[in-house]
Amino acid sequence: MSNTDNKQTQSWIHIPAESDFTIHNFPYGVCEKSNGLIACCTRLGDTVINLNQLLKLGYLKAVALPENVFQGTTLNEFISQGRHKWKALRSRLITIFDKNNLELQHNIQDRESICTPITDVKMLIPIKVGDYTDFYSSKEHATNVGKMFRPDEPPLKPNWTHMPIAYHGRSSTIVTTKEKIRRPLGQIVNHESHVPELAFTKALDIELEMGFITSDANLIGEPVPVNKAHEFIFGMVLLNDWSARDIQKWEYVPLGPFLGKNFATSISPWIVTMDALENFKTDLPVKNHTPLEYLKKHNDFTYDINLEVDIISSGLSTTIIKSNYKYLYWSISQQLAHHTINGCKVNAGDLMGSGTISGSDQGSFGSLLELSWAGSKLIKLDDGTTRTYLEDMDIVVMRGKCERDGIRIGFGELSNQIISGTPMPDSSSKD
Ligand SMILES: O=C(O)/C=C/C(=O)CC(=O)CC(=O)O
Ligand SMILES: [Ca+2]
Ligand SMILES: [Mg+2]
Repeated sequence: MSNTDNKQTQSWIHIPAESDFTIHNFPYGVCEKSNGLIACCTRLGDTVINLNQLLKLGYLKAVALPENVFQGTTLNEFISQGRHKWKALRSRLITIFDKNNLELQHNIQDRESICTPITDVKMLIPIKVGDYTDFYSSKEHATNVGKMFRPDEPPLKPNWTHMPIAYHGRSSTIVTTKEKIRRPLGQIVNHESHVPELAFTKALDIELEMGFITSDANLIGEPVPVNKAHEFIFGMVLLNDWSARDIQKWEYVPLGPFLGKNFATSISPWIVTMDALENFKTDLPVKNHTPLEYLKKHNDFTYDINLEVDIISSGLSTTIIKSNYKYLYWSISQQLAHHTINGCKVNAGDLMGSGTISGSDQGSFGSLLELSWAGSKLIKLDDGTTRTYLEDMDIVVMRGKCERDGIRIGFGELSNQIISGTPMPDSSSKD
C-alpha cells in the first residue's frame, strides 16, 4: 500500500479510492432523508453523518456546543459559534472516525442512527444566506469582459488593481445542486431593429466561481482588519453565477449587473472548511502595485483548488473548462477587509462569490462568454453538437478538488439542468 493510500484510508468508515470526502475533509451540509427529516450533517466517503444525533447521543461532549445547535434546517447556528468551536468539532470528528477509535465503531445501534448512505438522502441548501455579494477578482476575466463589452476603452478599469470590485447580488434566488435553472425573460436589444424587446435570453451563460461563507464578523461601523479577516471565514463552496449576457449587456450601464444575474445562483451543498483547506495554501499572483495599507495582509495566501466544468448533452459529458482558484488576484482576507472598510456589517451565513475564475489560457476561461468570445467561436461537445451559450436540457457540472502530498479533499459536484422559460406574462389580463 502506498503512502497515498494510507493517508486516504484512516477511517473505520469505507472511503472509496477517488472520494472527495476523505478523513482530511469533514465538510458540512444539510440533508433530507426519505422520511422528510432534515439534518445538519458531515460526510465521509459515501456515508452521511448526522451531527444532531452525534450530539444527542453524547459523542460531542468535549466540544461543549449548545444542545440545539444542530436542530435547525441550516448551519447558521453552528457557524455563529465561531472559529474556536469549528476547530474543536473538526478535531473531535477526526478522532471519532479514526480507524483506531472504537467508541462509535463498536456501537451498532448508535451507528445506525447516526450514519446514512448518501444515496438515501437529498442534499439541501446548507445555509440561510442573509446577504450575497459577488466579487470580480480575476484579472483575466475582467480583462476579457472589458475587451468584449467595452472594445473602445482600456479593458481593465483603473480602479481594478486598487481594490476588490464587487456587486451586491440577490440571496432569494440562491439554489443548490440538482435544482433546475429556468431560462429567464428580460429586455434584450433586437439585432436588426436595435430596439429593446421582451424575450427569453439567447445567451444563457455560466460563471465558474467559488464562494466563501462568513460568521458574524463585526458590528455596524466596525471594519474587519485584513489580518483578522480569516478568523471570520467558515468555509468555501463551488458557485455558479448564472448570467444572461444579452440582458446584462443592455441593462448594466451604469449601475452594474441586475436582472441578467439575479434569476439564479447555484452553490454546492457541501461547505469545505478553511481548516480542511489549510493543507492547500499557496501564493497569490504578483500584484501590479502595492495596495493601500488596509488591504496589506502579512504573509497573505490563496488556495490551490483545481476546478472543472462539464456540459452534459444527450447523456454525453464534455469537460469545457479546467481552471484553478489560485489564479485570483485578490485574497479572501482582502475581499472581506474591503467589504467592511466602510463599516458594512457581515453576518453568519453571508455568501461572498469570488468572481468568475479565468486563467490566462483559453481552456481556463470561466464562462461561455469568454470561451465562445461573445458568441463568435463554436465550442465543440463530445455528442457532435456545438455551443456558444447554453441550450435547454443541458446539464452543467462543476467540480473542485485539492491534492498535495498524498492528502486529497474535494467539494463534490454542483450539477444543474437548464429548462425552458415560463410563458410570457399576459399583459391583456385585467385582474
Ligand atoms: O465587466 C463587466 O461589465 C461585468 C462582468 C461580470 O460579469 C460581473 C460579474 O459577475 C463578476 C464576476 O463574476 O467576475
Ligand atoms: Ca459573477
Ligand atoms: Mg447569479
